Amino acid sequence: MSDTPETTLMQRAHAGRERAYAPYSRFKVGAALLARDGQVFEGCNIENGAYPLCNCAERTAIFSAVATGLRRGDFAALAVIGDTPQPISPCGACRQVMSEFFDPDMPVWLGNLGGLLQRTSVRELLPGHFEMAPPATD
Ligand SMILES: O=c1ccn([C@H]2C[C@H](O)[C@@H](CO)O2)c(=O)[nH]1
Ligand SMILES: [Zn+2]
Repeated sequence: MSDTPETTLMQRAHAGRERAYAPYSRFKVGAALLARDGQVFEGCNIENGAYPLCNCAERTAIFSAVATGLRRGDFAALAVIGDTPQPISPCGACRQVMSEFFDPDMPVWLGNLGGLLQRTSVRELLPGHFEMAPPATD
């Protein structure tokens, strides 16, 4: 891999994927969320014997960052990686969660183990996303 900001972030997503807990699907996914202050939050999917409780890598990374106090406007880029023929495509739940915290044009990098890399954004991933518009103080 060449050394660009997005490939560096994708390498962090790959590192996150190593920690996936996916004994049911055996489908490991990793994510890495770059904050504007330079922090990187790695995520992995975390499954559960009660299948609907499985949490995707993307939401693990976002929730980890939010749990440390980061909010909308604090994020710079997300990378996601999975073992898919094409760059991995986030599920609908993750697209909605991304839309809560990411600026519509923030880069979302989707990749696969073969090195394919695709740039997208919340604007492209979820047009017409649901929005409550919470008060700025929240
Ligand atoms: O973008 C995706 C797609 C799927 N998964 C997880 C959920 C589940 O644990 C497994 C199979 O769907 O992969 C993610 O983490 N991210
Ligand atoms: Zn998801």
